[in-house]
Amino acid sequence: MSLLPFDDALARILDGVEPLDAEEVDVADAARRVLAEDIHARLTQPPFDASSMDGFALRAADIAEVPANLRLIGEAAAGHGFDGSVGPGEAVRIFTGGPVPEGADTVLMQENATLEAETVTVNEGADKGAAVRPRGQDFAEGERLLPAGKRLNARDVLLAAAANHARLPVRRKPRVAILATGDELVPPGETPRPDQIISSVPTGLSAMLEAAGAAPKRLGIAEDTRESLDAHLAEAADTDLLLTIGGASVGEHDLVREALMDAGFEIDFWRIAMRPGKPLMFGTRGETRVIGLPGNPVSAMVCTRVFAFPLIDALLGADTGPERMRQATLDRALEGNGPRKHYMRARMRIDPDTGALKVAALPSQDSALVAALASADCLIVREPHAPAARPGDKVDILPLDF
Ligand SMILES: Nc1nc2c(c(=O)[nH]1)N[C@H]1C(S)=C(S)[C@@H](COP(=O)(O)OP(=O)(O)OC[C@H]3O[C@@H](n4cnc5c(N)ncnc54)[C@H](O)[C@@H]3O)O[C@H]1N2
Ligand code: MOO
Repeated sequence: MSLLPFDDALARILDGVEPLDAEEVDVADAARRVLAEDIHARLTQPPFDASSMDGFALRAADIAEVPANLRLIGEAAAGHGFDGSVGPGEAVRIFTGGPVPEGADTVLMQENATLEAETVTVNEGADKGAAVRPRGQDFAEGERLLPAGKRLNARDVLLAAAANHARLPVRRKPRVAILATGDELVPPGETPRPDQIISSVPTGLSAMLEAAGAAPKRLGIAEDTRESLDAHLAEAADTDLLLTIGGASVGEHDLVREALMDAGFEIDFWRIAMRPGKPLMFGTRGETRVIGLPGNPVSAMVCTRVFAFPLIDALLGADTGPERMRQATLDRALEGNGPRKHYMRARMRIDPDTGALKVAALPSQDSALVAALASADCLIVREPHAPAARPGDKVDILPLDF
């Protein structure tokens, strides 16, 4: 049986994917969303030469020699500018954020002067322009501040708000339906029969999909009958991506593929050269894509990370580029790899002596072990037929970001 290589599988999943429509959201709700258009500054910041200190606005030439006495002629505070102009021998009391008045070119911090009645006695000099933030120092009106495709973080929404954007154009969240399948499954919180287990995967997938910027919807658990599968699949009509869990392997209960085809999906591929994740399936129905995930929880989560995340990024028009792989030094030997690309659960550490990033695979790589997955913090990525590796050898790792 020939298995599709990993890169081919990913390329086929991403083939022809276009970004979804844009929608406008309040800037306060825009964090973690992906920008649909470039964002330009709607004003100049700061809009005026602004003081960065509490002190006195004055002309640097007047304090070239100290001590010097200046005449106080007014006050400028944040939100309350001084209307007049500062002439030779004059000073204006100024506060942090206040507009530097016309004629003044410098702010002297108040610790370096004394004020008595209307007389400011300057005891220490200041360079011309000191404590003045020039107009436009942060950004200028019309300047491009954030590029389309950027996944916005808290600093980005701060910047957009500062540039006077109350709403931002972002991509609609991809709708992702999650369907568990199997007579052995009951939802968390219920009492399983002796031959049943808890359906944990939809919970994990929902959390990771939400963090990836999608809108997950759980369709419940379908029993291993065509009737039940068909009924549940009917609820996946209006989705961008359907993730089925389990029933993808070769057992006689593995009806999912058949049900998907009868529901109008064209199956593109089934079974890939990857571990965990060999029985992965992919298909399309119009603009809806389906990824049939293997039922083992680790397989389902890892396949979602390496296939569904790039697809979601493409639907969001997010500029992510290739996986941000890192390199680490092996702490523990690895056997030669088989014919499938292997994503091994592993833990990283910083070597306290050298500062080097070290990594060790967990002892068991069974794709059913959820406690081991939770204790891992990265995946060692091994290409098919990679030779045995010794402690000290370098390997690629993918830090777990879900
Ligand atoms: N003869 C063969 N048997 C198997 C093969 C094979 O190539 N030949 N592949 C194995 C591999 S690899 C995997 S992975 C599994 C995948 O099988 P399925 O995708 O058909 O998944 P199921 O059999 O339905 O379930 C596997 C395992 O996962 C549990 N499961 C399923 N759904 C959930 C859920 N929502 N939450 C938690 N756990 C779930 C299920 O109870 C099974 O224990 O097939 C191997 N077999
Ligand atoms: O490939 Mo299965 O997904 O190893 O456990």
